[in-house]
Amino acid sequence: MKKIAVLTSGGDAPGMNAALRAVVRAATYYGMEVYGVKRGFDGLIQGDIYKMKSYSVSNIISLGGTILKTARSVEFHSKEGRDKAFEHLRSRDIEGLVVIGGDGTMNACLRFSEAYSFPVVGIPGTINNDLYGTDFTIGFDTAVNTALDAIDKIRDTANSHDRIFFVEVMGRDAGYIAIQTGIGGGAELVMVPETETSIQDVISTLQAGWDRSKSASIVVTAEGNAEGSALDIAQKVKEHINNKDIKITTLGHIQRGGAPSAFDRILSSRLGLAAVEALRNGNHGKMVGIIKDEISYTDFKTAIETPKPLNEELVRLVEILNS
Ligand SMILES: Nc1ncnc2c1ncn2[C@@H]1O[C@H](COP(=O)(O)OP(=O)(O)O)[C@@H](O)[C@H]1O
Ligand SMILES: O=P(O)(O)OC[C@H]1O[C@](O)(COP(=O)(O)O)[C@@H](O)[C@@H]1O
Repeated sequence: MKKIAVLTSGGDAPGMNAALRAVVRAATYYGMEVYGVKRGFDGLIQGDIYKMKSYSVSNIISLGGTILKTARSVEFHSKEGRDKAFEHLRSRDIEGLVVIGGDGTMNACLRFSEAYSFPVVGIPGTINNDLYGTDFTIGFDTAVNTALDAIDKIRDTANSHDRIFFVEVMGRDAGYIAIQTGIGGGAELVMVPETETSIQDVISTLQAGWDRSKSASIVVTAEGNAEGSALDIAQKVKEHINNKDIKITTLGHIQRGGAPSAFDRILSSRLGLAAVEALRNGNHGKMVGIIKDEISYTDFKTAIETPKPLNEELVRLVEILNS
């Protein structure tokens, strides 16, 4: 394989630049030409493709975001869009594609690689960590550390004022960020999309804490949990508790930005090299990952269709350690 292309897609995640750097450097090492595609699948559809050299990725290992930019492409959902994208690759004699993104992106890779018999390798890049086939996705560790830094600060003010804080972290369908942030931040309770926690459960947990003379409480809520946003939950709790000061913080997109952690830089570098080597070896139609510290390859269908349940031990840990 002499020419490959690389793009970032879906939500950005800290470490995507480190992965891009690894892809470009590894391909260059193996004597391949590398093309960068701007703005995810939108750029592929529009032919926004440029040649990258080793120096194109100088000094980006520590940068958050993605220098290629990313997009949630509506047009790639249509056959016309995907046809155009394929034509741009074909007309440039590009023989393989590396795509860095989350579960939606892996779904797109599956459809595209099957429809055009085109060699594609995926790299899991999402702060959500919700992809089967890898223990960790790029950006998750950094996002957890960012959220944890915020929780530590919130705890200071929560303690000073004897307040209850509901802190919302990202995770539309997955509670990984919430559970790890909750453990690391010593939260009283974590509310995740995967398990149901009723308002009565929230009140009972808070009450049990006050009965043990706790003065401040932090509840971490994942954005996709069944009781709604942190604001919704706080309002419902306020209907039952009127002798406590209740505050809400939504961390939002600060979790997606910033310099990647050491863990994410190393993960990204390993996955970038693995992706290029997979393409070279004809091991495509797969997402690369790391399981138990070993490089793994999971076909796109399995990666997107297999649920990645929360580690029950972590869920139990929150319950036991808040007591
Ligand atoms: N079923 C699909 N068919 C074609 N393209 C898809 C499909 N699902 C997702 N995509 C493309 O992948 C992009 C990224 O997916 P999205 O779910 O937005 O983010 P992520 O990859 O971070 O989960 C979408 O914006 C769309 O362009
Ligand atoms: O920034 P956007 O496009 O509004 O998306 C927000 C969503 O993106 C995420 O940060 C990451 O999700 P994806 O990696 O699946 O794109 C979610 O946790 C959040 O719900």
